[in-house]
Amino acid sequence: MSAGSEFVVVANRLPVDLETLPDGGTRWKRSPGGLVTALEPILRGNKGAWVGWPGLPDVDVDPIVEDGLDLYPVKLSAQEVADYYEGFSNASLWPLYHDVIVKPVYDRKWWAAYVEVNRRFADATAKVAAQGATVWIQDYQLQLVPKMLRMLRPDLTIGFFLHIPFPPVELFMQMPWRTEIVEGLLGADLIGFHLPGGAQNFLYLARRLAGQPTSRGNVGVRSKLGVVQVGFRTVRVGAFPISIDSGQLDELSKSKSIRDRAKQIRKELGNPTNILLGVDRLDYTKGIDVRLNALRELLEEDRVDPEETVIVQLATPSRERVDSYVQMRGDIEQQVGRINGEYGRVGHPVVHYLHKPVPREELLAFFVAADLMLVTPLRDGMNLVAKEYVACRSDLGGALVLSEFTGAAAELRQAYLCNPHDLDSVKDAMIDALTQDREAGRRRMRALRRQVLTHNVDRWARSFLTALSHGGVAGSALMPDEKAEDEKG
Ligand SMILES: Nc1nc2c(ncn2[C@@H]2O[C@H](COP(=O)(O)OP(=O)(O)O)[C@@H](O)[C@H]2O)c(=O)[nH]1
Ligand SMILES: O=P(O)(O)OC[C@H]1O[C@H](O[C@H]2O[C@H](CO)[C@@H](O)[C@H](O)[C@H]2O)[C@H](O)[C@@H](O)[C@@H]1O
Repeated sequence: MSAGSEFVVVANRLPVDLETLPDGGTRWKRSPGGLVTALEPILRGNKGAWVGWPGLPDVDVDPIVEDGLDLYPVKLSAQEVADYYEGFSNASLWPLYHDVIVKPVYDRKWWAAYVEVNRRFADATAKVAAQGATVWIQDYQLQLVPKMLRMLRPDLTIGFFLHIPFPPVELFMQMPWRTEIVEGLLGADLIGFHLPGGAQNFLYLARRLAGQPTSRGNVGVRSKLGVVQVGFRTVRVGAFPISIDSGQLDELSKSKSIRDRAKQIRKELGNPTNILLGVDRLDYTKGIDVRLNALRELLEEDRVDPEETVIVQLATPSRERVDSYVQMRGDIEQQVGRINGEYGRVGHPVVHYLHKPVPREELLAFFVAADLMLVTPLRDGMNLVAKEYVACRSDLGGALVLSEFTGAAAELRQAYLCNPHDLDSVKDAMIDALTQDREAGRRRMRALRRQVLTHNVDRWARSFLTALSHGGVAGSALMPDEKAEDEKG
């Protein structure tokens, strides 16, 4: 092996999935989800390495060098996928960190697998990172890796970013292994969250559970970092809202092929006045049920005309062996059937529902075609779909209904914001958006686009990595180039 990689991303998934073909062979396929969408271009630009799981159990895959991006697969057994990924990550941590929308399950066997797999990721990373390299660990599946890796390789600069919300103390205290998790994260030099609220929650828990002194002032956005003193080490804590490659989406969505496909989609849907759109992993946090209920009530109340309105719900399959996901799929498909049964006609359903991923270009054409984008999660770390829709609307058309409980709502203030726990609020936001004055709608979209186009994924990564490389700054750090922005609020 060479001297190792100078920049290493560590994430549960590799940016490609190994998938089994009907003939028993395997092939690489792009992984779903916002994390991959966000990080891949940055890594390729930096000739980095990525340590992650290839997406299938029990497969031995050699490291891959692909377009200047080295991929180091971490092998997981079928039992580990069940216990570490489906179990502890997605049936304990995921619901706990998303406001216990479903009840988290705590299982000692799952925790043991989580510790074991985190150790394997730490070992793999320690082997590929060059002396003094920068390592950026991603997300809730790997919260113990910062401490484990620091013990193996004290020479490394270690960053950690959490892509999902970090919960309030009252909820986090449920976690039987709460102190281990906080101490695991404190192995990093910089811990990033999407929002200042998550950073504040963490600072409080670092004091309470790990007994470490912390700063007490407010954390800002890309500025005013919080500080935890861990012995002689200073761990910094900040808010770095993630974004998308907005310039690229803006360009792509203007292409003739996507514009044409958008027109064709409208025609295929029967040229309705209003195309409503939802795009999500099929996850109970996303509030797919909320928007379907809101639409059903609006149809019931004659506030929406089924002859003029269709909704397209693209639902990517996700975590299909976790109980709560199986149950939710059944519930949503029942809702779809009920709306179509009551308000559709033969050859003219109101809800067009797909439970499969669609190709990227097709997705962009749907964004361009949709008059109303419905993003209604009960809780979401960021929600990149909301930003993607805005980036695709260079025509200044369309409108975005956005849940206040997404990270994106902190930035996309000109969306039609709603409370997904209050169905009337969702219905009113939908009606306001559907009946908006054309000029007012264009003004809103222009403002949304200004935000999304000036805050892209590159800026996210740069702001995090700049803060990470400014290690050793004692006390609350304020990065000079972000100071003015922070003061504007
Ligand atoms: N190509 C494709 N991308 C999808 C599909 N469904 C969702 N995505 C992408 O997956 C990402 C979802 O990110 P986000 O909204 O932050 O939610 P997350 O699923 O919780 O990470 C976005 O980049 C979407 O465009 C699909 O059917 N096809
Ligand atoms: O890997 P999966 O279990 O298939 O799940 C896909 C990803 O979902 C989560 O995405 C989060 O990250 C997005 C980007 O920061 C953010 O916009 C969204 O709100 C989050 O839900 C998860 O955090 C990733 O680790 C998963 O890979």
